[in-house]
This record gives sequence, C-alpha cells and structure tokens, in this order.
Amino acid sequence: MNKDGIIKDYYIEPAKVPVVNFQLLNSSNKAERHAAIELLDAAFREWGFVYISNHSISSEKVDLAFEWSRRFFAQSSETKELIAHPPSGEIDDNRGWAKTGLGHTVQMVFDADEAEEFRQKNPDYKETLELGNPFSDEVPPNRWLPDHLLPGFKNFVESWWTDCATLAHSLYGSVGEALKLRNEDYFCRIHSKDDCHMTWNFYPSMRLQALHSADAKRLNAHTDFGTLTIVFQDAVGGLEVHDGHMFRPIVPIPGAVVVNVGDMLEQQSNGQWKSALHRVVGPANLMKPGSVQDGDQDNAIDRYSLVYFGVPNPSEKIEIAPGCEEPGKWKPNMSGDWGKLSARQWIEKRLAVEY
Ligand SMILES: O=C(O)CCC(=O)C(=O)O
Ligand SMILES: [Fe+2]
Repeated sequence: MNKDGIIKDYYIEPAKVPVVNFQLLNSSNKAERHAAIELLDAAFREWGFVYISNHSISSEKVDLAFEWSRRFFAQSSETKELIAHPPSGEIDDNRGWAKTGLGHTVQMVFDADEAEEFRQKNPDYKETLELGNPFSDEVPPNRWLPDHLLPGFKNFVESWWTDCATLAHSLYGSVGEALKLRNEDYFCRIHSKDDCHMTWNFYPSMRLQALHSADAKRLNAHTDFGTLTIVFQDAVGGLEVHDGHMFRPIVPIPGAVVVNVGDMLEQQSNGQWKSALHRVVGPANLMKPGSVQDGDQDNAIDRYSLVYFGVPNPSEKIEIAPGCEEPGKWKPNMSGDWGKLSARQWIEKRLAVEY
C-alpha cells in the first residue's frame, strides 16, 4: 500500500466457480443430465454461485439487451426523472429509475439510522432501473418513458422479461432435482405468478484509483433476497463473491450467465446451499499489480449488468422444502428470531432500509 492508502498489488485469484452446461441440465441422456445436476448442486453448496453456459437466450438477444440498457441510461437525467423511483423503500414503490445515491445496499441491517450511517461511509456508485412483471395485474405497474422518447424500449423489455422468466423456470426444475425434493416441481409451483423483480444496473465510470483504495465500491457487499438470481454481466468485470475468507472475481465468461442462490433458497435448502455475499468493484484485469501508476487519472470504464431476481409468490411462506430436512453447513440469513416469513415479508424487511 502506498502513502495514499492505495493498494498497488491487489490481485486475487478468480473464484473457481463451476460452469454448468444448460443443455446437459436438460439432456434426455440420464447420465449426462445427472452429472450436470450434481455439478450444479456442488457449485451451490460450495460457492452459492454457478456459471450457466449454452442457456436458452441467444447471444444476439443478450447483446441487444445491453444495447437497450446503454440507450436507456444514456438519456438525460431530465428524461430519466420522468420515471423517477420514489425515495421510498416500500416494496410497492420499487419501480423506475433510481439515480446515483438513491438506492444503497446494506447487508442484514434493519435499523434505518444504522443503514444511513453505513450509506454515508460506503455509498454505492450506480444507477438502476427497477422493474416488475409487466404481465401481472397483481403487482404495481412499471414506470415507462413516453414511447416517443425511446421507441421500442417497453416492447423490448417485456420480451426480455419473458426470456428471463422462461430461463428461470427451467432452472427452478433443475433446482428441485438437484435438491432431491420429494416433488421436483416445488420451485416451479411456488413461482407460478412470476412476481419476480428485475434490476438493470449501470455503473458509471469512476476513478480507478478510488476503486483501488478498496473502500470505494460500485455495489456494496450483500446477499440477494430471493431464490435464484440470474446475472447478465458485460465484459468489463468487477463482480466478486466471498468464499468465506475473501472476495474473489467472478470473471465474465462470454456466453455464460451467472446464477446465484439468494436468502430464500438458502432457507428452503435448510442451509445446504449458500446465499453468498457478493459485491461489485473495479475490473479484475485493472486491479493487477502495476495497472495503475501514481498520479494516474484513468477512469474505470462504464459497466452494465441485467439482473433477474426469482421471487416466490408473495404469500408463500419460506420454509424448508420437503426433502431438505437434513441441515447443511450454512446458517441461513432468514433463520433469525423473526419467525416464519412470507416471500413478501422478507423483501419488505430487507428493502425498507435500502432507499
Ligand atoms: O452487477 C452485478 O454484476 C451484480 C449485481 C447484483 O449483485 C445485484 O443487483 O444484486
Ligand atoms: Fe446481488
């Protein structure tokens, strides 16, 4: 570390998170399928994270989604303000554009003052677009820009939502199989309403040196609230997972999507699977020794990610899934002394302090 507190030799081996081939998870060849399911199970037991390759969304569609994301965030603040996310952590207000500084991530903090104190010291550096199921009458409507300002955007996002929900449902089936549930359709059934959540993240460029200082974050360490999270990240990098000792980069793999276990699935698996802490910092390739010189004014480049959070039907009580009676080695975040909560209650509890 030099005199400015900048760590100049920050380089850590990437997380060796397994890559599971989606086609094999769904193979009609029993042995092939079994091997893929076992690998998925091992990844979630050890890391809480996995890469899924050869998945159901084409690379052209993924590229297009990132293009739309760039177009959306490139709109002026005045335009994006038209669909501003209210400064409220109410679950039903979680829609629209949240400017930098509005949303802030805390981990298992439920006290508003404590969350505010953390935010002052550890601001996230991101803008987001928060979306719910565009086809459900049971959730608050999305906030859309007038179509003439960004023609085609709403249509695209709706079709992207459908792609993500379809991918998620296939994965819910694999999850039931991997956990050897008595009813392998359990996760498909509890997500029947697809009242899920989608966040498009934009991390604007920021000083590399600040990112090297190890206390500036693009996104603070957290676990996700729901069951399965699907993360499309661009090629920039910066996502890291905690392995129990330290954070390690989840290096982008072209064509593969990152899928991770959230608090609800950790609870449902009885701690067999891990809801792992993760965060977003500077890109790993720019954090290698010598990549930043004294006085270097370089900016880390913009980063985008598109995230789909699987969330069970709101009134679904989050309990140990039938077949997971054997406790695993992780202590679930949901196992506090607040009793058995529904999906909605857990999100309400965690979201309340984030805006
Ligand atoms: O930007 C990323 O890669 C991860 C985002 C994330 O962890 C989240 O939105 O919960
Ligand atoms: Fe996350």
